[in-house]
Amino acid sequence: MYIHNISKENSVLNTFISEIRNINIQKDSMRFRRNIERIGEVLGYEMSKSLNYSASTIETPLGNCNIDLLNNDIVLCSILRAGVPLHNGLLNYFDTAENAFISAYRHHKHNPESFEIIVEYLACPNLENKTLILADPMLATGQSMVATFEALKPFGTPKEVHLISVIGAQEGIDFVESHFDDKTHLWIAAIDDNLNDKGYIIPGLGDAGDLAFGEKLQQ
Ligand SMILES: O=P(O)(O)OC[C@H]1O[C@H](OP(=O)(O)OP(=O)(O)O)[C@H](O)[C@@H]1O
Ligand SMILES: O=c1cc[nH]c(=O)[nH]1
Ligand SMILES: [Mg+2]
Repeated sequence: MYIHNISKENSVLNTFISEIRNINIQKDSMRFRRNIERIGEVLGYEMSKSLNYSASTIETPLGNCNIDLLNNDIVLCSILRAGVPLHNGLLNYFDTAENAFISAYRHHKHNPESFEIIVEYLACPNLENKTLILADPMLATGQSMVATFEALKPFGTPKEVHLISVIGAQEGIDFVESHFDDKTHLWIAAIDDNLNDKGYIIPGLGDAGDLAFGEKLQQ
């Protein structure tokens, strides 16, 4: 897997990441969602450099201009719920992308430390030979990303797969790497060292879905 850790190089992206992590600033849910969206825009821009382009000629009022334009059939798939603002950020840049949505949540069967991933809602176009972008802001254990990709398999084999995430734990990235093809790309804004015993990224930012949309009752 090709891992592109975008915050390795200093940029304004650091400001957006610091704000979603900051215990005070993150309480403003509108700002939290907008920051996740802005990070989606930055990661989408970085990812766009690796896509296919073909020559095109544009007529301006004063002449013709040659320019290479994106030539990919993109399907943008995000994992509900925290994936929604990240999805919006990516869609801001990939105007003609088709879209897929899938739900994945942690079901705590016996105790807070043990859970399984339940995939329920799934709406997806044909993926055959398309460029699949699979987006989820938090890559903790990596189980949601892997379970989601499994559930998408009946919809066709993508030509290429790009995973987009905001914060990942190294353990989860290793898990994902062992389940995806070597040619898969991961575009990620920050990588943290640890997971706690509840599967939360440390230092991370807390619960991304709750910060974006409010607390939910445990099922
Ligand atoms: O890598 P994993 O260990 O699978 O964890 C990551 C998942 O956890 C979060 O969703 P959550 O289950 O909190 O649902 P939510 O988006 O509805 O809050 C996040 O958006 C991922 O989907
Ligand atoms: O740290 C984490 C792990 C899973 N989901 C989150 O929202 N945060
Ligand atoms: Mg989720």
